Amino acid sequence: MSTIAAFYGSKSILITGATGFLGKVLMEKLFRTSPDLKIIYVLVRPKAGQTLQQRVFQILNSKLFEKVKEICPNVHEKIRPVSADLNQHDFGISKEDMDELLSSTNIVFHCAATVRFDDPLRHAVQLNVTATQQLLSMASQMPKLEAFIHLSTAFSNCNLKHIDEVIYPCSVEPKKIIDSMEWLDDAIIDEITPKLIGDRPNTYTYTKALGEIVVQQEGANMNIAIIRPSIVGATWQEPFPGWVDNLNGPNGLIIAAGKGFLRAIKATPMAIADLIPADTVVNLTLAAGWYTAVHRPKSTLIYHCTSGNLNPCNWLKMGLQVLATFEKVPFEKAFRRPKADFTATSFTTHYWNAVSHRAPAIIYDVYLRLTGRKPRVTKLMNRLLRTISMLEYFINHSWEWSTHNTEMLMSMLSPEDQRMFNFDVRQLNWLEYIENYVVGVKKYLLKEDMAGVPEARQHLKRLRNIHYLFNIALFLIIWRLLIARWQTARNVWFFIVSFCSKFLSYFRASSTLKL
Ligand SMILES: CCCCCCCCCCCCCCCCCCCCCCCC(=O)SCCNC(=O)CCNC(=O)[C@H](O)C(C)(C)COP(=O)(O)OP(=O)(O)OC[C@H]1O[C@@H](n2cnc3c(N)ncnc32)[C@H](O)[C@@H]1OP(=O)(O)O
Ligand SMILES: NC(=O)C1=CN([C@@H]2O[C@H](COP(=O)(O)OP(=O)(O)OC[C@H]3O[C@@H](n4cnc5c(N)ncnc54)[C@H](OP(=O)(O)O)[C@@H]3O)[C@@H](O)[C@H]2O)C=CC1
Repeated sequence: MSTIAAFYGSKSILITGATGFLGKVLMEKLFRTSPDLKIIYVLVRPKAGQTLQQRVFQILNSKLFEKVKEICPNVHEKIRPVSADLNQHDFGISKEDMDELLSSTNIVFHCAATVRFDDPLRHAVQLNVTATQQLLSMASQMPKLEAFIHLSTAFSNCNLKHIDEVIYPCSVEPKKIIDSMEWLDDAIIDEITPKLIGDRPNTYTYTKALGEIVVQQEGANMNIAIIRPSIVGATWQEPFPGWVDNLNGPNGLIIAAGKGFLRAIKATPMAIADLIPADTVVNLTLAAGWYTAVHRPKSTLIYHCTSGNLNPCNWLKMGLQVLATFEKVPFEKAFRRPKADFTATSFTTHYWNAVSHRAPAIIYDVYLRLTGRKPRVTKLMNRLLRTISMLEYFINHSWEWSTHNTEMLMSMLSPEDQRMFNFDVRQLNWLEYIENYVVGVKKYLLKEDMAGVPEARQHLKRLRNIHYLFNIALFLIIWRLLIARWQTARNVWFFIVSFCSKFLSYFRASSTLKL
């Protein structure tokens, strides 16, 4: 019997960010491995015209939860959506709900965050720092609380090269930042943002670092652990390989490359692609929750959930395998054939952006306009280039994360738990994982049927023929123009023609002699 599964069996669990990518995988695993758990409270806000109940219902009825519904048929009764907006004071939770949460909760998993890289500092601070502080204040009033697990990111200290499992100080105290957000106006905040984030690339990594300091300061008397995952990718094994549901991280770029929009990207091919599967993160998170509650370590432990130092894969290997999978399982209705390359300098990146990204988009939009349709590709391309500019930092740097706590935790698990809550990334076969990832993007994100693969291949063949025809036509036009305007081009042309005709006559003469 799994010790960890048994531990969660009798618990009341509170999850923030349960509607997010990691939150869903976390809930799924909890219900599947501990179907007799008491209840999971999820803090959810209504969104996109859906009530919180409808949102939770939709998640429980998704493919991700198919196994759960077999193992735990009454899953609907074990989940309690609580109306909460983390941007509001006390999260806007009603008095009755708050009383129930405070009196019943045993374990808190804090996954909610804004993960946008371009969020204004005020909003990122509100969600990633102030809301964390408020949640800790709530947790401090929970008499039955056994563990509080905070999801941070391995990139919270991406301004350093070597990162240990410790909390690093920031130049300005989080409390001062929180206070200043209350009285500074937006224009001033925008002005001081670059100074505050310093050598970090965005407000996300900066506010996640502040969030960790808040956890350390406010949670001193609680059993707390911090999980720092690197780039979270599709699931590796559970509940099935390749599950993914948003455009974050590599996902959007895989789509852009597979559909033929992304043709070149500035990257350091030998830099480590520190991806980590979502189910690995969830297994470590659950193991850390158990360890924190049962073993009560004296200080807050930080766990690096990364792959680079135990089983490294570089961007070149990853990129080549992504492209190889497109050959096997192409995406439907591609704009161009998938064929991408890494560029090394800003100059070559600008060149390829102009030639391979902007120019085809403009030409296609002209074609759309001429055929009476609305041009849309240039806008899409501009958005893609903006996204790439935001992600480039992470594919052109390498980090070393130490993983002593994570390895210690692994050694504390029984063989049964090591199997059931596997976070040993050394067992990951990258080529197989990346192939499943790309297929998962096709199936679960693009909602493309595998039955459409032969037609997708035909489409790519047509695109190849169009590409050849286009190149020949372009060559002939340019050459014709050169001959018309430039004497040297004419001389070269006559030289080639006379050389070819001499060669042909020689060939003809020698074949006649042989006869
Ligand atoms: C030699 C071989 C070469 C081979 C090359 C082959 C290339 C193959 C690919 C290789 C992959 C390389 C991958 C590198 C990836 C590196 C990633 C590094 C990530 C570091 C992670 C740090 C880890 C973390 O801790 S945080 C989690 C990660 N967070 C993010 O990723 C957020 C990043 N995103 C943003 O900040 C923003 O989205 C931004 C700024 C990039 C873009 O903002 P913008 O306002 O322009 O767009 P959006 O409004 O966000 O969305 C546009 C559009 O998409 C729709 N959309 C967005 N999200 C979703 C969703 N979840 N589901 C469905 N649709 C979504 C959105 O609605 C918009 O659509 P509209 O119709 O226009 O409304
Ligand atoms: N994905 C990744 O690559 C990585 C993620 N992480 C960390 O893991 C955690 C989970 O990330 P991930 O699942 O990918 O993120 P998602 O963006 O998928 O999910 C974010 C969650 O936070 C919730 N949320 C945001 N704002 C509010 C609000 N005002 N009130 C209530 N809920 C809110 C969202 O709810 P709603 O659905 O209503 O918007 C959603 O459930 C985060 O802390 C992130 O920093 C760390 C490293 C990498």
